[in-house]
Amino acid sequence: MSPAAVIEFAIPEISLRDFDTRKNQIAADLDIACHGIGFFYLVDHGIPQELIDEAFTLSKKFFDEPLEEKEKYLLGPNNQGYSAFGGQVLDRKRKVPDSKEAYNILMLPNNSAFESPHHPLFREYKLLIQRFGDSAMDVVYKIMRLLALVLDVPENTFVSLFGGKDGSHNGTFRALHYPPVEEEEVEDELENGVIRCGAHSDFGTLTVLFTEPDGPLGLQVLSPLTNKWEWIPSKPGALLINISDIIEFETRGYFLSTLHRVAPAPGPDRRRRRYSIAFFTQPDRTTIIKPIRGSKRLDNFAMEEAKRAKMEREVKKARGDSATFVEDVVRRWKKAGTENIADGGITVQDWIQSRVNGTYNFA
Ligand SMILES: O=C(O)CCC(=O)C(=O)O
Ligand SMILES: [Fe+2]
Repeated sequence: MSPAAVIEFAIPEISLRDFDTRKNQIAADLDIACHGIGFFYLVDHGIPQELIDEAFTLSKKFFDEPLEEKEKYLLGPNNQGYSAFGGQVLDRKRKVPDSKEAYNILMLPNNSAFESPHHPLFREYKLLIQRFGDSAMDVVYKIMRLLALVLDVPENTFVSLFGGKDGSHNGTFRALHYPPVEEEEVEDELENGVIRCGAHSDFGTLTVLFTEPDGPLGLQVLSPLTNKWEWIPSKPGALLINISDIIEFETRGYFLSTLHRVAPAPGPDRRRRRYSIAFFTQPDRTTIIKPIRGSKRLDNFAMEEAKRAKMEREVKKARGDSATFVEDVVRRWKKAGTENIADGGITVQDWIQSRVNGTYNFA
């Protein structure tokens, strides 16, 4: 039996209980989760369930609005507002439009205002969205401090990415709605690869995903352990957190920004509507992101990776394909239109914009 066949896929569960006294233990758990899969459930996170419920109520209210009302706030190159069905093509390989609708709101860290005009419902519930965003950021900052602890670099290494001058790319609140899949559509989805939300990795640093506790199946990750698309069910009381591209880049692939997608669920779940809320975290636009220096853990990893890559290259050469994992990561970054990659660094603005421009078909 090959080793892969005996690896069981499971998303690790991490608890923030007794945070101050269990920091090292939690960091060790995070190391396994973020180096191994890039996704984990977070429990004892401290975000009140009522707040999450209220955000879902607001999201459903918005998606129930007539299409012409929603379309008054269509998402443009600034990545804010309403993205209608088919408006986004996240799967760059297969170029199949997503059958979902979504609404993005960029948060300002000083809570003073939304950056763009928004639908009246979101304006009315601005305080709720801000409270929601603030509590998600609190969790994200805690995780980022622990990730720094794992790497043995200054505790504020990741958090300080958020302290720049511009102060406007702090978090994006994104409400998502996937309507039920029709029976004949399922056949079509399976045959033609139409998917609810195409395979992608997230652009920012960390993403917090909120799903309804009894919500239908939908999310899948391409597991680095089994190399298969694996379902990730909602877990009552747990948030789902994933490493995103900026942290993968900064750690030279040590923490994984794993591909994921939303697929039609098997069985009766496919007839159920799915709502989710993703909270993306992006540093200020002017922040330069570049690989972290001074971490023995990362240097060791890079060295091991280089050795492994060399071997892999030999094997691949024999098979007539020369790209290695590390080369793939670098190639992915370069291909995304990041001409301004200088001294191994790129601004958040250039990175995020290249990803946004690459995944939407703007009218
Ligand atoms: O709706 C979901 O469960 C996932 C959404 C997602 O991955 C995204 O918007 O980046
Ligand atoms: Fe995502």
